[in-house]
Amino acid sequence: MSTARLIDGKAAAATVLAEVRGDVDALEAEGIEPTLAVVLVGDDPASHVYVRNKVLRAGEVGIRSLEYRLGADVSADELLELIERLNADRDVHGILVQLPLPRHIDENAVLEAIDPRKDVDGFHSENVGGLSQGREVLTPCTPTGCLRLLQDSLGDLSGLHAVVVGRSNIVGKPMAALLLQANCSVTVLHSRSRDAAALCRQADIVVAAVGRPRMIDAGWLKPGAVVIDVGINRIEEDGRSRLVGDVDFASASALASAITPVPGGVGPMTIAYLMKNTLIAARLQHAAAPEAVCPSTC
Ligand SMILES: Nc1nc(=O)c2c([nH]1)NC[C@@H]1CN(c3ccc(C(=O)N[C@@H](CCC(=O)O)C(=O)O)cc3)C=[N+]21
Ligand SMILES: [Mg+2]
Repeated sequence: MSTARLIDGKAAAATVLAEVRGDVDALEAEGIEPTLAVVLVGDDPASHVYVRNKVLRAGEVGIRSLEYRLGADVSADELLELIERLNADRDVHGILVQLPLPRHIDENAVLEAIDPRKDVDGFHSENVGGLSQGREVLTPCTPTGCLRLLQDSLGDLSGLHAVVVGRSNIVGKPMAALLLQANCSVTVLHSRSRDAAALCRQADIVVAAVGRPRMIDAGWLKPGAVVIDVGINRIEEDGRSRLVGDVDFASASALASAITPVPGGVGPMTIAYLMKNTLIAARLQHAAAPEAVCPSTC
């Protein structure tokens, strides 16, 4: 029985981060210091770990990061005021509000308040719409990282059938849009899909983003499929806590031609693309200079 090639997300992330490092140096030579503001509300331990990793990674590639920690009981108005301040601050290029937010805060209202040009998560409706229209906009880090892993593995994706399992705004929907943009035939499966496994078995590419541990096994795969596992599920097993994906790795790797592990697959790429987006955002803000071309009458 054959075994799938492992897609090394850490190595791929290192490559992306090296590209970013070069871009940082180029911007600094122009007197611009790329800066990412990270906003963390409340005391969810997992969120603290993620934010710490983002700040560490930023430091490694020379991106300045600013951390804002707000208490779980902060009002929506206070959070929106902070975002307004960061929007207006010309020295801040990227704004990331770590999700999830406490229940009393309307997440969508907060994401919509971020200047779309500083929206390094790509969650603002203007960027969502732009992606859907095929415009060059900031795109969500996780699916953009997945697309890069796929292109590194397969080259041109044109004509391939990609199945995305999951339809979240953060991963599934933007993943489908990016794959369509890359000329795939795209199928999106979700909890109401009939015969999901049978549809998935037609896929050349499977992206699993459902949040259910080990849901996708060999029974969902065509031999030779390339499998990207976005899931990060912490489960108790044999008396200890471990991270597993949405894909049953042992089962799937017997049939797939290539597969991402968890951890060490998509996760590191998500952070690498956050850094890349911060650079894109910095370029966007310094390229435009609308006041130079637009008279006061416009
Ligand atoms: N506004 C916003 N944007 C986000 O992009 C965002 C967010 N909120 N909230 C939480 C999720 C989660 N997320 C991860 C990033 C990296 C890893 C990662 O590097 N994972 C490592 C393992 C980490 C571990 O050991 O726990 C890996 O897969 O190898 C995981 C998860 C970004 N998120
Ligand atoms: Mg993201």
